[in-house]
Amino acid sequence: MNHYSTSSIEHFVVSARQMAAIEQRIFDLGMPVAALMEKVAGLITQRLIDLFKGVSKVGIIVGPGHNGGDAAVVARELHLKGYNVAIYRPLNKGKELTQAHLDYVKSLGVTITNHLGELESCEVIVDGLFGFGMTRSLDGELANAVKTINQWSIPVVSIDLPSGIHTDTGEVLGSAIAADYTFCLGLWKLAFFQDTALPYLGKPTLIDFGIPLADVEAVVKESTVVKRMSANLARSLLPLPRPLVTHKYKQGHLLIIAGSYQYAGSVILAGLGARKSGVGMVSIAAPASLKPMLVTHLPEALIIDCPETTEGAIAELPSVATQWEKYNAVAVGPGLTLDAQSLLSPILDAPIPLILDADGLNLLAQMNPEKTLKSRHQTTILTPHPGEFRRLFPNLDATDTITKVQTVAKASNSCILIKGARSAIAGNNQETWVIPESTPALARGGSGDVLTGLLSGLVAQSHPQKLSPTTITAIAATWHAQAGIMASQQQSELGVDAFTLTQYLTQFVMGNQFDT
Ligand SMILES: NC(=O)C1=CN([C@@H]2O[C@H](COP(=O)(O)OP(=O)(O)OC[C@H]3O[C@@H](n4cnc5c(N)ncnc54)[C@H](O)[C@@H]3O)[C@@H](O)[C@H]2O)[C@@H](O)CC1
Ligand SMILES: [K+]
Repeated sequence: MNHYSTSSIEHFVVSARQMAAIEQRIFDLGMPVAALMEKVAGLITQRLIDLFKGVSKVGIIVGPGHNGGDAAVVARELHLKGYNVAIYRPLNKGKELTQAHLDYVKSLGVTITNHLGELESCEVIVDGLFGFGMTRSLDGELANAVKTINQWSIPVVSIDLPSGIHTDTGEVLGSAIAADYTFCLGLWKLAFFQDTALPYLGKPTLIDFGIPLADVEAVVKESTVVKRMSANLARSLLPLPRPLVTHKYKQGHLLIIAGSYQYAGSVILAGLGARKSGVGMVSIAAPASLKPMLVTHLPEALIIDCPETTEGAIAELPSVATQWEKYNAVAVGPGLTLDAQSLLSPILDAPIPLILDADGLNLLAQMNPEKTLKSRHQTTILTPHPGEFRRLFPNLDATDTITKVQTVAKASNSCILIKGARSAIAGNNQETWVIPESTPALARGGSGDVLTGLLSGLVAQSHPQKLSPTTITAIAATWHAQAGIMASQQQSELGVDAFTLTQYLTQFVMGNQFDT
């Protein structure tokens, strides 16, 4: 572990297998299964009551496993508190504890039906069909029931996960409940950070029911841990500490190699992102004709004029741009175009951290990426969006983002960030981070260039590195996403152009209204 603390329950993200092992450990140490279910269901009940004031009729879907058991206890508690409760139980079989709860709830006079229609008059539906024990696809009657519930306009709260969502990959197994709220139990599951699951999760919150950290750490070893870079955690690590006595070159010197006549603005946006990272010095190698414009927008940067191709791309790098000892990191890519073909090979030999984005990645895609990356002796960070990722690794046999980054990071000895609604990052040491929030407002030209600059500026500063490149990348991705969220809250989604985004970066570090 690094010097910062990720040792709190909310920073762990587990697979179904890990969750089951943690649960088993707790049971083996003596916690009765029924007692734990009682505790969890009590917390779920209270959260439901707080969330839905004024509601009187609640429909509860009870599945065969312990997810259904939780739901049956919630049904009992709501009934005892005076709510009008109806239980829909589509499958007759069930685990012993679930069956026991159902028998008791029935004895209290609660309706248990296998006719979904009886829930249509409810004001809220609680989905306890399946949790992390779901293994097979939904089909037939069950799939039809899920589709019907999704068509109703009744708010749905899913217990643990929306039923039908794969706990690890976030895939829809046949069909899935589209929840309005999901109460994730105990520890965050991987599915919450997979783009495919997002339309089904509604508003996800964690119900912390007091799993001891020691039980989590006993199961989730450092090599397999997936961590969640919350806004608070990122903010606690920013700005990167500066000694009282220092000078600009001690605060990191970043070289950005970017731009073309066609994509002139991308260099400015990367430069502005780097500016906000607090890096000591920025040098920019760009086509010579862009210099007057760059000086206007980034007066603090050193501009290295590069000879141009007839199309206005960088034709070659002047020697000052390859004197690597001058720099602490080099960022390559925004707006280069594929005309800058010969550029990448010499840069790949740079004995300093290299950050590749955009056309830097597209150029790499033409040169056997895995082998090329493996031969580098210094940190390499790739920041593709899913399209760039596919071009780089077209034959990868993995469906979900988290597995993709982990697989490629290992095979290429690099750090990979796949950008999306939920971004994931893995390093060659298998350190993995997920980013819990973002905004579709960031899906706009230039937003990636800002991230490249921001990330590269952080990497240049963190030399000699106290934080791993993977952690730094996670911090940058969260910082970028949170600035986008802040900008969209204050300016609407329409206001989050890339330039405006750069103006919110400092605000995120200073602000305290985002407590996630
Ligand atoms: N992890 C924990 O510490 C706790 C877990 N609890 C609850 O327990 C849940 C996990 O319980 P389970 O392991 O019983 O799993 P589930 O409740 O998710 O259900 C698994 C059951 O469904 C069956 N099944 C799976 N796919 C099916 C399909 N497509 N069609 C029909 N049947 C199918 C399985 O054979 C199994 O019997 C959690 O999601 C959570 O709600 C809580 O009760 C208490 C604490
Ligand atoms: K569920």
